[in-house]
Amino acid sequence: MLHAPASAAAKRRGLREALAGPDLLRFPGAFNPLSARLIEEKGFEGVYISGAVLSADLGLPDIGLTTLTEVAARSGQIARMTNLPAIVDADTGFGEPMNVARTIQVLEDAGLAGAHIEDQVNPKRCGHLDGKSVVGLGDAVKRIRAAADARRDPDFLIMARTDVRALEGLPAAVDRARALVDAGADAIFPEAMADLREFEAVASAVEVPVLANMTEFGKSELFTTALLASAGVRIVIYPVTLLRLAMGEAERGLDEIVAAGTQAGVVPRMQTRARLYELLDYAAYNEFDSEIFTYRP
Ligand SMILES: C[C@](O)(C(=O)O)[C@H](CC(=O)O)C(=O)O
Ligand SMILES: [Mg+2]
Repeated sequence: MLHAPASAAAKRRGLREALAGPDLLRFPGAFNPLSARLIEEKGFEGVYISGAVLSADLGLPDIGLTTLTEVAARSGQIARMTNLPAIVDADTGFGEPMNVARTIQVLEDAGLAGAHIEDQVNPKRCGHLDGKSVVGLGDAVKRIRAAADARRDPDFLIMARTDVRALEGLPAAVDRARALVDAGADAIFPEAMADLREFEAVASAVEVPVLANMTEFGKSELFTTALLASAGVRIVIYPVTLLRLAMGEAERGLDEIVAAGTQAGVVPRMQTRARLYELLDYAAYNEFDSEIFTYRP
């Protein structure tokens, strides 16, 4: 009730332990705190909080317009509603290395289990679009070193994302991944890999876990968890999947009202009131105060 019982420290520790184990960890992107509860209930290992979703939620494109305050507030709301570890997309870290340091501390305070910082130049863009630019290796390393030095909980996961593959090719991405690990990254997010072999090349080049971004309509094929695991990938994210599904249904529902003059035809596809209340743990609130739940179906 009110929040998930697991503490941030316990979630971070749990993530570290899971990463030390053999299994691939699956992190669907939660588009709000409620969807994080659904992800937990369905048995996933973690919750991802996407910058693309967070921007889209505000009606904005994913080009670095969101602020640290907005990202920390929303990701904190999501993290506190789940017992799963939540990893947030911290884009370029919101400024210079000192800003990156502050970003990490604010996200720690917000209860996140980890964050990724990327090497794009601002204004950044979706990693699967063309026309990106990245900062030089020296600046990318400074961001990660600042992030790693800033954290107070050693279990907070600092993930380095590199977007260099699309610009300079796989060997450059492998070299950069190695340098970012030396700078203190606990995990590597190689963005826009062309195929499974590329994931494999990065995973075998570094000692730390590698993440695969299975975003739809992007540059990477949508590989199964079995294939990703066989390539040595340790974490998979489905960053925008739930938002795309929900928005797809929202659009079809609105079309139905326009066409039929009622939403009755799409009611069978909806989450029911009872299921929503179950997910909210409405019953627990009722135990706290029996006057709250006055609805009878
Ligand atoms: C992972 C990502 O950074 C995100 O913000 O979710 C995006 C996803 C997307 O736009 O599809 C990305 O840059 O890949
Ligand atoms: Mg992003």
